[in-house]
Order: sequence, then C-alpha cells, then structure tokens
Amino acid sequence: MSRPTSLTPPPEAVVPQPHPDAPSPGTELGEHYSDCFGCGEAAPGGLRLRTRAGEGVSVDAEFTVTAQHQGAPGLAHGGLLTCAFDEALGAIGYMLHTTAVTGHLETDFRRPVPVGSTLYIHAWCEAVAGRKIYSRAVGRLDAADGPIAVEAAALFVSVGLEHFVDNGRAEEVRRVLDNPDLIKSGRAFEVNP
Ligand SMILES: CCCCCCCCCCCC(=O)SCCNC(=O)CCNC(=O)[C@H](O)C(C)(C)COP(=O)(O)OP(=O)(O)OC[C@H]1O[C@@H](n2cnc3c(N)ncnc32)[C@H](O)[C@@H]1OP(=O)(O)O
Repeated sequence: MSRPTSLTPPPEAVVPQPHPDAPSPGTELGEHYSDCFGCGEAAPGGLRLRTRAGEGVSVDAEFTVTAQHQGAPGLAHGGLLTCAFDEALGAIGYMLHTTAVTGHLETDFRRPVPVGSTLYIHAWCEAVAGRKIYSRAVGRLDAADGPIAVEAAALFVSVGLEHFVDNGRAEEVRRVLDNPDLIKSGRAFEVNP
C-alpha cells in the first residue's frame, strides 16, 4: 500500500525548539560523511555544500554553481539543485539532534540558475510530529536578499543507527564502523536521543 505524501503537518505537530545542545547560530556544521555527494570532501564531483547553524531550528548554506553542475548550457541542472536543498534540509537534524532521512522532497524552480552564480539557501523546520520533520527552504540568487530562484519543502523521518547498518552496502558500513572518523560530524550515525 502506498503512503500518503502530504507535506502538510498533521494537527498534532508542534513547532520545535533547537535541541539544548544544538550548535549556536553561525557554527559551521561541516561534512556529515566524507563520501556524501552533498557535503563530503572525498566524494568525486560532489557538491561539497557547507552549512551553518541558523537562528532557531534553521540552517544556512551557499552553493556556487560550477561548469560541472550544468544541465542546459550555462545553467544549473535542476536535479543537482534539488540535491543541494536535500543536503541543507537534512542538516536541520543537527539542530534537533536527530538523524533523519528524506521521505519526501518537492522543489519549485522559480528562475534559471546560471553557472557562476551562488544560491543562498535558508532551510528551516516548520513542525515536528513524532519522527516526522516538516521543513522548508528557499534559495536566493547571489545574495541573502536576492531574488528567489528555488524553493523546497520536505518531510524527513528520524531514524536510528540500524537504518544505515541494516540497509547500507556492507562494504561501506564496515569501513565506517572500522573508522568512525569518516563520519566527521559524529552525528549521522548517532542513535536518536
Ligand atoms: C544529524 C546529522 C545530519 C547530517 C545531515 C544529513 C544530510 C542528509 C542529506 C541527504 C538526505 C538523504 O538524501 S537521505 C536518502 C534518501 N532517503 C531514503 O533513502 C529514505 C528511504 N525511505 C525509508 O528508508 C523509509 O521509507 C523511511 C525511513 C523514510 C520511513 O520508513 P519507516 O522507518 O518504516 O517508517 P514509516 O512508519 O513508514 O514512516 C514513519 C512516518 O512517516 C510517514 N512517511 C514516511 N514516508 C513518507 C512519505 N514519503 N510521505 C509522507 N509521509 C511519509 C509515514 O506515513 C509515518 O507516519 P505516521 O504513521 O507516523 O503518521
């Protein structure tokens, strides 16, 4: 049976506060996993997105579009823009002190994003209902107050360590368990509080 894919928080959802141990605004969040395509330094051709803690349950990131990110000539590929938003929205987990995976993600492309431009991404959590985290993000062109180029809305679902251990390919899971430094933040595989 297929699941509902609504991005509207249910009536019992609450507006969350940052976890008491959440990083303070402006703190660089770093890569969560060295081979992550969205943020990992070791991922070939990856986006290497850097996120910072924002006010409340929010994060900020800048994504500069390079020639490697093209879809049409001189323009960013929409799928890669979505990846950047997935990454930024996922980093909201730092503010809630939970590890969450994307359940549903919608992206609205409002303006073309040229190669060489920088998207200023602001992502925030609207509501939490149990394991479900409802978040939104906006990407502005070339300045924090620039025109909106991309908007996204997502449902992330909190998961525990077993999600990764049980589902990841054994080779990479073993490599990480043998060398926890590969999870730079020490957060991505952390069991929920
Ligand atoms: C901290 C460091 C960070 C570090 C930063 C991390 C950044 C990561 C950025 C990248 C993030 C990714 O790309 S993650 C990779 C892409 N995503 C995935 O691979 C996830 C694949 N999907 C799954 O594994 C699963 O479907 C789950 C875990 C999402 C849910 O399965 P489950 O655990 O069995 O739970 P389940 O009962 O089905 O669902 C829980 C609740 O969520 C609802 N739900 C589940 N999926 C959906 C959906 N698509 N649309 C609506 N609702 C949904 C269910 O109805 C239910 O509601 P109710 O009955 O409770 O009301």
